[in-house]
Amino acid sequence: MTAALQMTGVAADLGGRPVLRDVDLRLDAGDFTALLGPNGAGKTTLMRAALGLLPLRAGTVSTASAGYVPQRHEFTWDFPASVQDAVLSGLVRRIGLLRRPKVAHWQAVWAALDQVKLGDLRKRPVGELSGGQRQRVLVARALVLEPAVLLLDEPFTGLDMPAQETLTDLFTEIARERAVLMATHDLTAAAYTCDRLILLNRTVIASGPPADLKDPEVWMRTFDVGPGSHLLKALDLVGA
Ligand SMILES: Nc1ncnc2c1ncn2[C@@H]1O[C@H](COP(=O)(O)OP(=O)(O)OP(=O)(O)O)[C@@H](O)[C@H]1O
Repeated sequence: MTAALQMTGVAADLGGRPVLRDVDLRLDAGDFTALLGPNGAGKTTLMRAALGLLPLRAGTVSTASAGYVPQRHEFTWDFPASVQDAVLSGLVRRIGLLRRPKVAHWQAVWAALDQVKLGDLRKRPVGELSGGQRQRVLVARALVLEPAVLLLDEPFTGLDMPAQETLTDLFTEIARERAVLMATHDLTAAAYTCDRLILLNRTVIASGPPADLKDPEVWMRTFDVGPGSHLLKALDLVGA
């Protein structure tokens, strides 16, 4: 089976400083994978490299297509667009900036909105949506391209528990037919809900199903913490 995303020996720099080195990973359709690591570990950089937005110093990235949901603060919400216009903006490159969308483009937009369960709100101005609904608009905007892999950069930031749960169910559903990679700081939720975890700190320290990542040492190395860390207790990796 062709991987939805494969990175081999990837190294990338930012501002002349090395950020990623020797990154090897493979994502397949059917897997909901969490990308875990401390601030500055390179999670966003890895996603940008997967999207081809960053020159690689070494290695290769191969994907049929990737969709990206950026951290929410990177998106401007105070413009008077409707929900369906915001989703259509995900197709701009395919349609061409000055061309009019065709019926097939709108049908793809409505299908994506149905998938994130916002079909009823498609004419609503985006400024009137809740935080959780806005996040679902961004997911639809990425899904409209029918990507092989969906990349989610900290999708739960600033959202309440019910909104997080709705999104988690949605991501689980999307991962039935695509690969989903989610950068998150919520380690316990990731360990509970994701099929696989990738522990990243400039390189992949460990990866696999949560049940296979019980060695406290790999978590300590990833997060630069000692054996007394609350992190290990929260993950139930040290004896009580
Ligand atoms: N434009 C830039 N120029 C130089 N260094 C940068 C630039 N952008 C990010 N960095 C550095 O690259 C490293 C990786 O950043 P990145 O945003 O990928 O980490 P992250 O794992 O997503 O972090 P966080 O959890 O805080 O979002 C950090 O040390 C950061 O300071």
